[in-house]
Amino acid sequence: MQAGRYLQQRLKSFKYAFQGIIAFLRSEPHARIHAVATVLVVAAGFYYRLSANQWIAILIVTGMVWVTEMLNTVVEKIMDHLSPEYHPRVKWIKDVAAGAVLISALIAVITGAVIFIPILC
Ligand SMILES: Nc1ncnc2c1ncn2[C@@H]1O[C@H](COP(=O)(O)OP(=O)(O)OP(=O)(O)O)[C@@H](O)[C@H]1O
Repeated sequence: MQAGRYLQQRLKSFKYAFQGIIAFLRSEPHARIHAVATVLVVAAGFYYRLSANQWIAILIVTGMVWVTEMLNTVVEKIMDHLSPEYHPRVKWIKDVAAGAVLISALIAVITGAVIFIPILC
Protein backbone atom coordinates (compact mmCIF):
# COMPACT_ATOMS: atom_id res chain seq x y z
CA MET A 1 0.00 0.00 0.00
CA GLN A 2 2.68 2.49 1.12
CA ALA A 3 4.94 1.54 -1.79
CA GLY A 4 2.02 1.99 -4.21
CA ARG A 5 1.27 5.49 -2.87
CA TYR A 6 4.96 6.40 -3.02
CA LEU A 7 5.15 5.25 -6.65
CA GLN A 8 1.99 7.22 -7.49
CA GLN A 9 3.50 10.38 -6.00
CA ARG A 10 6.73 9.90 -7.98
CA LEU A 11 4.75 9.39 -11.20
CA LYS A 12 2.86 12.62 -10.47
CA SER A 13 6.16 14.46 -9.98
CA PHE A 14 7.36 13.16 -13.37
CA LYS A 15 4.09 14.34 -14.92
CA TYR A 16 4.57 17.86 -13.50
CA ALA A 17 8.21 17.90 -14.67
CA PHE A 18 7.13 16.94 -18.20
CA GLN A 19 4.43 19.64 -18.08
CA GLY A 20 7.23 22.09 -17.16
CA ILE A 21 9.32 21.04 -20.17
CA ILE A 22 6.31 21.40 -22.50
CA ALA A 23 5.46 24.82 -20.98
CA PHE A 24 9.06 25.95 -21.52
CA LEU A 25 9.06 24.75 -25.16
CA ARG A 26 5.68 26.41 -25.84
CA SER A 27 6.37 29.79 -24.29
CA GLU A 28 10.05 30.46 -25.00
CA PRO A 29 11.35 31.10 -28.55
CA HIS A 30 14.88 30.35 -27.23
CA ALA A 31 13.71 26.86 -26.31
CA ARG A 32 12.61 26.13 -29.86
CA ILE A 33 16.00 27.30 -31.18
CA HIS A 34 17.70 24.94 -28.70
CA ALA A 35 15.39 22.13 -29.78
CA VAL A 36 16.30 22.62 -33.47
CA ALA A 37 20.02 22.86 -32.61
CA THR A 38 19.80 19.72 -30.48
CA VAL A 39 18.08 17.75 -33.27
CA LEU A 40 20.72 18.91 -35.79
CA VAL A 41 23.63 18.01 -33.50
CA VAL A 42 22.18 14.58 -32.68
CA ALA A 43 21.52 13.92 -36.39
CA ALA A 44 25.12 14.95 -37.22
CA GLY A 45 26.34 12.71 -34.41
CA PHE A 46 24.59 9.68 -35.91
CA TYR A 47 25.62 10.62 -39.45
CA TYR A 48 29.31 10.93 -38.55
CA ARG A 49 29.17 7.92 -36.18
CA LEU A 50 30.63 9.69 -33.15
CA SER A 51 32.55 7.61 -30.62
CA ALA A 52 31.13 6.92 -27.15
CA ASN A 53 33.38 9.60 -25.62
CA GLN A 54 32.33 12.15 -28.24
CA TRP A 55 28.66 11.36 -27.54
CA ILE A 56 29.22 11.77 -23.80
CA ALA A 57 30.81 15.21 -24.37
CA ILE A 58 27.98 16.29 -26.70
CA LEU A 59 25.29 15.06 -24.28
CA ILE A 60 26.87 16.80 -21.28
CA VAL A 61 27.24 20.19 -22.99
CA THR A 62 23.80 19.95 -24.62
CA GLY A 63 22.24 19.16 -21.25
CA MET A 64 24.14 22.05 -19.66
CA VAL A 65 22.72 24.50 -22.22
CA TRP A 66 19.14 23.24 -21.67
CA VAL A 67 19.41 23.30 -17.89
CA THR A 68 21.00 26.75 -17.65
CA GLU A 69 18.51 28.18 -20.19
CA MET A 70 15.55 26.72 -18.26
CA LEU A 71 16.83 27.98 -14.90
CA ASN A 72 17.61 31.40 -16.41
CA THR A 73 14.03 31.59 -17.68
CA VAL A 74 12.74 30.62 -14.24
CA VAL A 75 14.88 33.35 -12.63
CA GLU A 76 13.55 35.93 -15.13
CA LYS A 77 9.94 34.90 -14.48
CA ILE A 78 10.39 34.98 -10.69
CA MET A 79 11.98 38.42 -10.80
CA ASP A 80 9.35 39.80 -13.22
CA HIS A 81 6.66 38.49 -10.87
CA LEU A 82 8.22 39.72 -7.62
CA SER A 83 9.76 42.95 -8.85
CA PRO A 84 8.49 44.16 -12.24
CA GLU A 85 9.93 47.67 -11.72
CA TYR A 86 13.60 48.47 -12.41
CA HIS A 87 15.96 47.61 -9.58
CA PRO A 88 19.77 47.32 -9.67
CA ARG A 89 19.59 44.07 -7.63
CA VAL A 90 17.19 42.57 -10.19
CA LYS A 91 19.62 43.61 -12.91
CA TRP A 92 22.44 41.81 -11.06
CA ILE A 93 20.37 38.64 -10.59
CA LYS A 94 19.20 38.52 -14.22
CA ASP A 95 22.63 39.36 -15.62
CA VAL A 96 24.35 36.62 -13.58
CA ALA A 97 21.70 34.08 -14.63
CA ALA A 98 22.19 35.14 -18.28
CA GLY A 99 25.96 34.84 -17.77
CA ALA A 100 25.48 31.19 -16.78
CA VAL A 101 23.68 30.57 -20.08
CA LEU A 102 26.45 32.31 -22.01
CA ILE A 103 29.15 30.19 -20.34
CA SER A 104 27.33 26.93 -21.09
CA ALA A 105 26.64 28.01 -24.70
CA LEU A 106 30.30 28.97 -25.29
CA ILE A 107 31.48 25.64 -23.85
CA ALA A 108 28.97 23.82 -26.07
CA VAL A 109 30.17 25.67 -29.19
CA ILE A 110 33.84 24.96 -28.36
CA THR A 111 33.07 21.28 -27.68
CA GLY A 112 31.15 21.03 -30.96
CA ALA A 113 34.05 22.64 -32.81
CA VAL A 114 36.61 20.28 -31.21
CA ILE A 115 34.53 17.28 -32.25
CA PHE A 116 33.17 18.27 -35.66
CA ILE A 117 35.94 20.44 -37.20
CA PRO A 118 38.45 17.53 -37.51
CA ILE A 119 35.67 15.33 -38.96
CA LEU A 120 34.66 17.96 -41.54
CA CYS A 121 38.19 19.11 -42.51
N1 LIG B 1 13.41 44.76 -13.36
C1 LIG B 1 14.64 44.95 -13.84
N2 LIG B 1 15.53 45.70 -13.14
C2 LIG B 1 16.79 45.89 -13.60
N3 LIG B 1 17.26 45.42 -14.77
C3 LIG B 1 16.44 44.65 -15.50
C4 LIG B 1 15.08 44.39 -15.10
N4 LIG B 1 14.50 43.62 -16.05
C5 LIG B 1 15.44 43.42 -16.97
N5 LIG B 1 16.60 44.03 -16.67
C6 LIG B 1 17.84 44.03 -17.48
O1 LIG B 1 17.52 43.63 -18.80
C7 LIG B 1 18.18 42.40 -19.13
C8 LIG B 1 17.24 41.53 -19.95
O2 LIG B 1 16.18 41.14 -19.10
P1 LIG B 1 14.94 40.30 -19.61
O3 LIG B 1 14.15 39.85 -18.45
O4 LIG B 1 14.22 41.07 -20.67
O5 LIG B 1 15.71 39.05 -20.22
P2 LIG B 1 15.96 38.60 -21.73
O6 LIG B 1 17.32 38.01 -21.75
O7 LIG B 1 15.66 39.72 -22.67
O8 LIG B 1 14.92 37.46 -21.77
P3 LIG B 1 13.84 37.07 -22.85
O9 LIG B 1 14.48 37.32 -24.20
O10 LIG B 1 13.61 35.62 -22.55
O11 LIG B 1 12.68 37.96 -22.54
C9 LIG B 1 18.59 41.80 -17.78
O12 LIG B 1 19.72 40.94 -17.91
C10 LIG B 1 18.87 43.04 -16.96
O13 LIG B 1 20.16 43.55 -17.26
